Amino acid sequence: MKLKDIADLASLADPAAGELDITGLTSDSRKAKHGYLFAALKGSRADGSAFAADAVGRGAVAIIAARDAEIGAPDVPVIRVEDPRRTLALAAAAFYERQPEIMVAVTGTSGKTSVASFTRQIWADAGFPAANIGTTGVFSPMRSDYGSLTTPDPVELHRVLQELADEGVTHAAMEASSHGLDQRRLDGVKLAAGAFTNLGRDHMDYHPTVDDYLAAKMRLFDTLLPAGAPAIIFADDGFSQRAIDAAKAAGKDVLTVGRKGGFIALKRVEHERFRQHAEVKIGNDIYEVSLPLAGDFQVANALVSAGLAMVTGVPAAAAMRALERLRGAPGRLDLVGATEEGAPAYVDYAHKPDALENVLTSVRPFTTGRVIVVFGCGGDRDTGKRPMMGEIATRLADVVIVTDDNPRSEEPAAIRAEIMAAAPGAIEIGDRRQAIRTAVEMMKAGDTLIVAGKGHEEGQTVGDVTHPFSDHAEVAQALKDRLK
Ligand SMILES: CC(=O)N[C@H]1[C@@H](OP(=O)(O)OP(=O)(O)OC[C@H]2O[C@@H](n3ccc(=O)[nH]c3=O)[C@H](O)[C@@H]2O)O[C@H](CO)[C@@H](O)[C@@H]1O[C@H](C)C(=O)N[C@@H](C)C(=O)N[C@H](CCC(=O)O)C(=O)O
Ligand SMILES: Nc1ncnc2c1ncn2[C@@H]1O[C@H](COP(=O)(O)OP(=O)(O)OP(=O)(O)O)[C@@H](O)[C@H]1O
Ligand SMILES: N[C@H](CCC[C@H](N)C(=O)O)C(=O)O
Ligand SMILES: [Mg+2]
Repeated sequence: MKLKDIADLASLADPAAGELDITGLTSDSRKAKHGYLFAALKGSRADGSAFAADAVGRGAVAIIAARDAEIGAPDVPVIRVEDPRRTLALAAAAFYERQPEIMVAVTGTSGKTSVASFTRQIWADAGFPAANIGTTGVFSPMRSDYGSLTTPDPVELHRVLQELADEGVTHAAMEASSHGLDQRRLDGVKLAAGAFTNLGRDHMDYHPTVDDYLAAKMRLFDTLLPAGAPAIIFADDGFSQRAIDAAKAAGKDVLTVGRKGGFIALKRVEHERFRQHAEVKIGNDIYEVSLPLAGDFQVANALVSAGLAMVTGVPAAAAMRALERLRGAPGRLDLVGATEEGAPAYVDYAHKPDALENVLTSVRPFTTGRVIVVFGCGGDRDTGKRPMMGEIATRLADVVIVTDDNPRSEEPAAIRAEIMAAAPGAIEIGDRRQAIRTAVEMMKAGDTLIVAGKGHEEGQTVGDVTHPFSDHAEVAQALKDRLK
């Protein structure tokens, strides 16, 4: 593809550069190859400008850079732009031309993975070849790839979208993380609809204030979604009104779901152990839906997903029927098994205060004995959430075991100490495997165990090394060993 086909070359003096053949794009000089377009991005740790020469040395033939970036005098054309991240994303979208016909994105502090997965399942149920992309990877009729970032970098994202389109996927749901939105990773995705679940504390190490965090999320509505496109907004969150206002101000077709919802109104919910029965009103029709998932928050996620599916071609009745067959996303209030007396053990990805609060509150109604929770906090992430999660666990669970999550570069004992300081009476067991075993061994009839924080993750990162580790496998093994 020619350079002129993927970038605006207004800043270039020599129009002949437009004829350059571009064979790939990257913002990481180490990945540059012959014929590549390199984007020099200012990051959180490094300034990509410093690596322009490296990229050119490896074969890059043109560079995207900020107007004021100091990149020396490389012997290749330099496209100067206001917002290099956005320019890179738009170039990636032009380079990988094809995308599934109908793409939707969901943002919010919690529930993104669940909503993206549920939306895919509802579409699939209605007969559309569908995919979802996010924290747990890429799922489609032809693949189930384990993922790492919630919102992949734009080059990777557009490569995957083209592959999905070429596999015949027509509908795709993706997660829009605040990092992803802020770093323009989704700019260039042709979205048909967007959704908002909720806003709580997260990533306060990255976003200076809550307003800034909300503003990053609202880019989905004010910048990425085309005018008039549907914005499905969960109506019952503390930040719902601000999301509604932002989407309306941006000229979107705001459709609310939930108890206060206008598009899909939740009239009543009854909890059964692993199921919930909901009465839902859509237009003048009432639907009785038996949702095969535990947890109040899953009702919210199901309604947001149904909303997304309904504005992208699924009739209301079909969407409601599909909800009765939903499977939870991997590691989201994921029932691993039960003790011989029927006490359930769940793995859940709650790794932020609101999520932990929700999951512990959700299991209380069907727990006649004790709620036992095992959790820790990741290193190199927002430290402020540690005491908050200690306090929540102590308040809402009967037995609290504080263990390691992914310590990364931090001292594991120091992370635990910050949680323990706010969790009087908690048991501290650093070794996560041992912590899980201890919890499973203490389970009695009527108890519920929640192992929180790592969900679907398949490794534990200590220092720079990721060791194979799965909460699901550990809980399953410990349950099995109880029978010995
Ligand atoms: C803090 C953060 O979000 N960092 C992301 C960001 O990196 P960065 O721009 O800050 O990188 P940097 O290290 O400062 O380097 C600056 C530039 O120099 C380049 N470089 C660097 C070295 C070199 O030799 N050559 C070179 O060209 C880098 O490629 C980069 O372009 O852009 C990169 C490319 O898109 C991302 O891979 C990287 O994600 C890192 C790995 C990460 O851990 N991100 C997490 C925090 C994240 O994004 N999480 C969200 C939310 C999770 C949730 O759902 O809660 C997610 O969407 O997953
Ligand atoms: N709608 C919701 N409201 C509150 N908490 C939720 C909601 N949905 C999920 N959770 C909690 O958050 C955890 C993560 O859910 P999920 O993976 O769907 O969210 P996410 O937004 O994708 O999170 P992440 O940003 O970490 O990828 C769940 O395991 C559950 O504890
Ligand atoms: N996407 C999140 C995942 C956190 C998961 C938790 N297990 C942790 O390591 O803190 C992040 O990178 O901040
Ligand atoms: Mg996610």
